[in-house]
Parts: sequence; structure tokens; C-alpha cells
Amino acid sequence: MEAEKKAISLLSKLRNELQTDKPIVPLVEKFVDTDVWNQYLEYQQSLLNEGDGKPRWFHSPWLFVECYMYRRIHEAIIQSPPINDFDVFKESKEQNFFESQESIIALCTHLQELVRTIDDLDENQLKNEFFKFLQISLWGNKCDLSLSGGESSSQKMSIINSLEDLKPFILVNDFEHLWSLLSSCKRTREKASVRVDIILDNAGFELVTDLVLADFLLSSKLATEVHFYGKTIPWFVSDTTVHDFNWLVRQVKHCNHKWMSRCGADWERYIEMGRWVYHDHVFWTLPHEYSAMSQVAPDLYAELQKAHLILFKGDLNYRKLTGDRKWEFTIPFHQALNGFHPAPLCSIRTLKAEIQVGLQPGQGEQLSATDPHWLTTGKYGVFQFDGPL
Ligand SMILES: O=P(O)(O)OC[C@@]1(O)O[C@H](CO)[C@@H](O)[C@@H]1O
Ligand SMILES: [Mn+2]
Repeated sequence: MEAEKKAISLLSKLRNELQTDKPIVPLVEKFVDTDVWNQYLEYQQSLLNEGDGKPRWFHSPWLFVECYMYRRIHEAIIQSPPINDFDVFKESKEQNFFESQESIIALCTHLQELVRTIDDLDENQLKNEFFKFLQISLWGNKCDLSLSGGESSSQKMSIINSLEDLKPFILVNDFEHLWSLLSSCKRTREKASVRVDIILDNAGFELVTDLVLADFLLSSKLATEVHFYGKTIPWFVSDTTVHDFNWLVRQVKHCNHKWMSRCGADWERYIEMGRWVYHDHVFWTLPHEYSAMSQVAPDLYAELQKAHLILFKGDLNYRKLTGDRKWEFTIPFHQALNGFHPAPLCSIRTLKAEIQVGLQPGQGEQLSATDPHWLTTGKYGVFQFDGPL
């Protein structure tokens, strides 16, 4: 109880600093990333030459202060032993999973039925199925808990039946590039292994859509191994940690629905066999944009270079890919990536923040005229690809 009281008082102090636009203060508790964070703070400070020269909550880049807020929430917890590994968002992540049960059952059933006949599918049918699983994973990204302020954001309807209706809301669709990349890897068989890396976003329903996609990639032989990347600390409310990942696979396996538990058993086997590999890296919960990765986390960059394709899930990843800058809508994605190119990559993201690149001339303006909130509601999505150099 003493520890809880301490954590709560640190959290109210944080809320007060935020609400009254206090200066952003260095982190104090020693942790693996404390020094890197404080260096970044100094860097932000060096960019300022007005006022008292201190970055403040209302006057600093949103990407930076938003990440900082989640890092400070974590600091309040690690400063309060013995509850120092408590996940403040665990309950809402689990609730999202349970509330989406019916949709999850529908997805697992679809996958299991498909897998049984997958070898009989012709090229075109396989391509259609691949596109379906990608769309499921895309719209799964609507279900984050950060945009809704932690309020329930589960998937109650079966997503598979909505895919056709949602197609007009895909603003950039580079699906053909993904298909030709993976199908040519498979056809030419020049590579013994084909590796797809998925930079995960939210736990709960979205994670199921990602695992179902990853399962399809193996079952269809479009990939031979899938590597996942999650967060090392609770992040943006719903983001996946290793505990969420393992918890979800266990839950799916122990569910008393035949096809759902079959999925869970398959997934556990993939992990045991090393066909699915989960990676942790502290870089994902730093405030840096991804063009800084090769400098700040060269080991992670080198790991990503081993992939034939990297899928970046979600809105925050998109903001970090593009540096969260005020780009023109028509700037090419490749340019906005600012030199970040460990391997061919694709962003799978519903739009929840005011940034979008790579649109056709006039497309953004037209959307603004017809739907003023198109950038932030999660109603629209993209498959945006940056291919081999
Ligand atoms: O990365 P995700 O889960 O798709 O979205 C995270 C998000 O909801 O959090 C922020 C708002 O707090 C925005 O960057 C974004 O809309
Ligand atoms: Mn998220």
C-alpha cells in the first residue's frame, strides 16, 4: 500500500507538471535507457534559444512529449518497489482481448479452414487471401486504446465481412508490391529462408490480427520465418510487451473453441521451433525518429537488415518513420523516411495523427474538403511501401 501511495503521488505530480506547462525535467531513476533519454532532453533544449531555454509540455514537439509522458509513467512505477514491474495498462489490454472474443473466433476459424486447403489454391486465390489478411491486420489497428484515452476500443463485429466496404478508405495501396516481392522470393526459391519482420503495435485484438497474418505467411510459404518486435515497457496504453504477447498466445490456446485453441497451439509450436521469434529492444520506447536508428541503435538496425520485408504496424510507427514532420501530402514516402531503409518496408496504419505523405496531387485537399477529420479518426488506412533500393 505504501508503494501504491508513492506511485500515485508521483503520477499526480506528473499530471500537474503536464497541465501547468512546467519544464520537462530529466529522468532521475537509473534504468537501461535513462542516460539516452536525458541526452535527448539536452538535445531538445539545445534547439531552443528563447524564454528560459527549457523545453516545456505545451511548446515541445508532440512526438517527444508524448513519448516522455509514457516514460515518466513508467518512472513513477519503477520508483515504487515492490510494484516496480506493474503494468498500469494491463487491465485495459486484457479487457480489449476479452471483448473481441467473437471476432477473434471468426478470424481463427477463417484461418484454420483456409490452412486445410491452402496447397490447392492457385496463385490468384493465394494472392486474394494474402490481401485479405493484410486488410484484417490494417483495420485491426483501429483498436488502439491511446486514441480513445483508454476507453474500450474492442472489435465486436466480424472484420472479415466488412473488408469490401472498407476498401474505399485505403488511401495508399501498395499491396501489389508486397505480393510481387514475397511471391517472387517463393517462386525463385533463391533464398533458403524468407524472413518477414513485424514491428508490432497494439496488444489485444490488433495483435491477434497480426499473428493471424504471420501464421498465413508461414502456411502459404510466402515466408519461412517471422520476427516480431514489441515494447520493453508499457507504452501508449495498448502497445504490446513480451508479457502481452505470451499471455495472448496462452489465452488463445486455452480457449474452449476448437479452431481458436488450434491456432494457439500452432503459434506456440512456431515459437518453440524458432519460426516465430520475438525481439525486445529499448529503442522502440525512445523518442527518436527511425532515421536516427542506425546511429542510436546500430544493433537493431543490423537485425532489421536481415529481413526481406519489414511491416510497421500502426500510427506511432508511421510518425516515427516520417519524423512526425509537417510534410506536404505529396512528398514521396521514400523522402520522408530520410535515409531509413534497413530493408524493403511497408507501413500498415490507420490514420490517427495529422501526418500523411505519398498522396496523389489534390487527394489530401479533397479529403479535407469532404471529411475535415480524415487524418485523425482512424477511418482511413494505408499500405505504404518503400521497396528495394
Ligand atoms: O500507434 P497506434 O496505436 O496506432 O496509435 C497511437 C495513437 O493513438 O496515439 C497517439 C495519440 O495519443 C497517436 O499517435 C496515435 O493516434
Ligand atoms: Mn499503439
